[in-house]
Formats: sequence, structure tokens, C-alpha cells
Amino acid sequence: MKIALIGYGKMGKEIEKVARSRGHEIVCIIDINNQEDFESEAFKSADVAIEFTNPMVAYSNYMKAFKAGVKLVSGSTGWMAKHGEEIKKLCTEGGKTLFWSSNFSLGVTIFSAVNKYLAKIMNQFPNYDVTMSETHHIHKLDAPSGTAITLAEGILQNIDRKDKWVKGTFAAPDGSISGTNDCAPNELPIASIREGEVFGLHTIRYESDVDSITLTHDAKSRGGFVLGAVLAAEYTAQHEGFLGMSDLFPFLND
Ligand SMILES: NC(=O)C1=CN([C@@H]2O[C@H](COP(=O)(O)OP(=O)(O)OC[C@H]3O[C@@H](n4cnc5c(N)ncnc54)[C@H](OP(=O)(O)O)[C@@H]3O)[C@@H](O)[C@H]2O)C=CC1
Ligand SMILES: O=C(O)C1=N[C@H](C(=O)O)C[C@H](O)C1
Repeated sequence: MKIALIGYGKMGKEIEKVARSRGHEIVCIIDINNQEDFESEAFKSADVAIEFTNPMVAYSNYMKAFKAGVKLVSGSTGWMAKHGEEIKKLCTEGGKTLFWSSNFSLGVTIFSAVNKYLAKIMNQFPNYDVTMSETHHIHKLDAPSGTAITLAEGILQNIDRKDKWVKGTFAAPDGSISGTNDCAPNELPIASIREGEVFGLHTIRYESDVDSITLTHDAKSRGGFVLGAVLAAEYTAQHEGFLGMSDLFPFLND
């Protein structure tokens, strides 16, 4: 399959290696300095373009790829709140194709399914309150992470007493990070921590007066995101519309 890359940073470079190892051809690499290549024959020849850039430029990259008639896979986060509805409509009604996920790793896809199931159970147990935290490397531009927002949406859809997520603070057990979650009962706080080169650590914590239940996903490298993005590209070459991990792994749907 012919793949174009949009964004040649930490993710773009690792995706190039894995895509080549799976027998795909990289026909074009677009970074910040060669935007004119969106018009090139090489870019237009791609079966799929894989986009990993940043929250500020993702939307305009999607528009350029759509104009060139190239299907997209993207993992860029932080753009959904502003442009999500428009992009979804372009895909569901306008003939464009985007496979987007806030997290392409199989582990987080499983974690998300468990999160929704646990939230359904916790809807019946109002003595537990729920909080979330996410930790990422210091280069990350958006907070909360896209994954944390997706996980929060899974909780809000299933727990009637919660109807919005808010940015929270974090009190570590050893007291190293100060602050407490000070929010209304209908709010779900998400604390964001930026530390070293952490690949992605997400924790959901339910707490009652007598105990706590925590679910954690800890990425050991970018390997899971990278393989998931290439698998999504292979799927997208054969499908159309607004696609996501629930299309790739339908057996995880509820
Ligand atoms: N969904 C998922 O599974 C995952 C999502 N992500 C998300 O993916 C995004 C990228 O992550 P990561 O690779 O770590 O980030 P990097 O900053 O390492 O890479 C982004 C690259 O995009 C380049 N870039 C900037 N503007 C443009 C533009 N207009 N067109 C093309 N390229 C551009 C940057 O160039 P320059 O440095 O010169 O600005 C940089 O090389 C982030 O939003 C992150 O949150 C990350 C990992 C997994
Ligand atoms: O910026 C990152 O690195 C990551 N971003 C995604 C997010 O915002 O959830 C996914 C992953 O956690 C790594």
C-alpha cells in the first residue's frame, strides 16, 4: 500500500519504520517546511495519509488532504472541541474519510471498554466518587490528553450523577504534588501532569469512605500507538467515512 506521512516528528518517524517493515511504500513525507507537497502527484498517489502533528495545524492538514482526495488516518489530539462536528459531517455526509483515535494502542482500546463497563456498574453505587489523572512527557502541547477526554466521555455517558469533566489538580500519595480535587458533585476532574519523557499514563480512580478501585494504563513506549496507526491505515484503505477503533475492533463495542 502507498502511504503518505503528514508530520515527521516522534510518531511520524516511528510509523515510517513500522509501515516499511509491513511492506508498505512511503510515497511522500510532509512536514512544516514542504506544505506545497499536498499538491504533488506523489501525495495524491497515496492510498492513505497518516497525520500526527499538533492541535493547531491538524484541521488545516485534514482540509488539504481532503482537497487532494486522499484518505486520512490521524492521531493528532486537541482539535476535536473546535472542529470535531464539522470534520465528522464532512466524513459522514461529504464523502471524505478520516480514521481518528485519541489513542491507537490496543491496550487503551481494551482499557476504554473496561472503563465503560465499570462506569455502568458504578452508576448503581453513588457512594463512590470518580477522578482521573494523566501523565505525559513535558513536550506535550494539549491538556488534558485526548485519551483522558475520551475516557471521561465514556464515564459521563454511563454515570448519571456526572455530566461534565473539568481540569483538576492532583494530590500524590507521597505528597510530592500538592492540590486537591475541589469540584461540584456533577463534575469529573482530570488532573494533568507533565514529567520527563513519560509516553502516556492514564488512571481512573473510584473512591468511597472505605476503599478505592483504580484502573491504570501505562504505555511502555510509543510502539502500541504506532502499530495501531498502521493497522488503522490498512483498514482505512478499504473503508470510508468517519472511522475509529470501534470499527477496527467491533467485538469491543457494547
Ligand atoms: N492518537 C495516538 O495514539 C497518539 C497521538 N499523539 C498525538 O499526535 C500528535 C503528534 O505527536 P508527536 O509525533 O509526539 O509530536 P512531535 O512534535 O514529535 O511531531 C509533530 C511533527 O509535526 C510537525 N508539524 C508541525 N506543523 C506541521 C504542519 N503544518 N504540517 C506538517 N507537519 C507539521 C512538527 O514539526 P516542528 O517540530 O518543526 O514543529 C513535528 O515534526 C500530538 O497531537 C499527540 O498528542 C501522539 C502519540 C499517540
Ligand atoms: O502526546 C502524546 O505523546 C500522546 N498523546 C495522545 C493523547 O493526547 O492522549 C495519546 C498518547 O497518550 C500519547
